[in-house]
Amino acid sequence: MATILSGRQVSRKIYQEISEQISRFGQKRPRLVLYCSHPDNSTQAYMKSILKQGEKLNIPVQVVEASSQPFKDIMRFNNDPGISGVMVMHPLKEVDEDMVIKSISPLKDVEGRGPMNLGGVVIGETSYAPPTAEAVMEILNYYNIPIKGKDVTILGRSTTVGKPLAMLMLKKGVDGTVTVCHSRTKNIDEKARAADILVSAVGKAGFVRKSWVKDGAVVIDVGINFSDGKIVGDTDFDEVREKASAITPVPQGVGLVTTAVLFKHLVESFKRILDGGL
Ligand SMILES: NC(=O)C1=CN([C@@H]2O[C@H](COP(=O)(O)OP(=O)(O)OC[C@H]3O[C@@H](n4cnc5c(N)ncnc54)[C@H](OP(=O)(O)O)[C@@H]3O)[C@@H](O)[C@H]2O)C=CC1
Ligand SMILES: Nc1nc(=O)c2c([nH]1)NC[C@@H]1CN(c3ccc(C(=O)N[C@@H](CCC(=O)O)C(=O)O)cc3)C=[N+]21
Repeated sequence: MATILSGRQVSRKIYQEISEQISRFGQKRPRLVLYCSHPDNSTQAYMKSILKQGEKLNIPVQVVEASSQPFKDIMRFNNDPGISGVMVMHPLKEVDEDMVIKSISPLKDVEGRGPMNLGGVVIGETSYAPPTAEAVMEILNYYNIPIKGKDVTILGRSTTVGKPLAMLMLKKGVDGTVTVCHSRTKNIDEKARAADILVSAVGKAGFVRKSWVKDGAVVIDVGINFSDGKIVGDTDFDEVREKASAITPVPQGVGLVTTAVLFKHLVESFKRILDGGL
């Protein structure tokens, strides 16, 4: 039976560090903008988590619906020194998401989705990596799960999860051997079964079943899906946990850590803008 890799303790550790930083800011606070257009269920759940956490940390979070002129919206955020972070909620329906992301100032791109920050992730330098990808690394690190020389299979190739996570796993010194799968991948079950560490970020409940998991594998479930009004991941949790050596739950798993990493980036951005001026 697998060990449950709860995200709770990992996120608590990150929030402690954030609180220490914030206590040095006096009355000053970073402000975060969540930019959205017709958010789906999982995006709404994330926004709710961020708003709740913002209240706990006494950090203002502002939800802005995309107007008919999205570039003007983003320029306004870029030029406002009171705003430390801009997050474009994915998927951004009816608006060209890639173009909008490119126009965020790299300093305020706390999700590391623009070309500057993503480029940094490819080179292997410290910059804002997408929080979900970073959260997966934080969890493995916290629970001392080795990656060096391991076969890692990632299901999903989005810019917020699969692709950047592949880069973080490949980084020299981390040294995973990575396979990234997507909707056109052939024999995906075989690729999943080959993994020592299997990460699923597809967005389909029950996608990863027991027969896809190697005995003793570590399973990281990034998926956030809704089934009968409840939040579930991509894995058939009760079945998979019999085969895996360790598994993240949903909820209380990667999602909690993602939110914590996002606030960590926001606080870093605030410090950079204070130090460097804008
Ligand atoms: N826990 C957390 O912190 C976070 C959770 N999420 C959740 O993770 C999931 C994925 O999110 P995100 O990456 O944004 O989603 P996207 O929809 O952007 O990407 C989904 C990926 O899954 C692939 N995929 C879809 N269907 C299949 C299939 N049948 N077989 C193989 N691959 C498939 C897609 O392939 P293709 O590219 O070919 O279309 C795509 O690469 C969602 O449930 C989301 O809510 C997301 C971010 C953070
Ligand atoms: N630009 C962008 N970046 C994202 O990272 C992103 C996104 N868009 N769009 C939607 C998906 C989904 N997602 C979630 C993350 C955490 C929880 C979360 O906090 N879940 C809690 C439970 C929350 C609850 O109980 O409501 C948990 O996992 O324990 C939910 C959903 C991020 N995503």
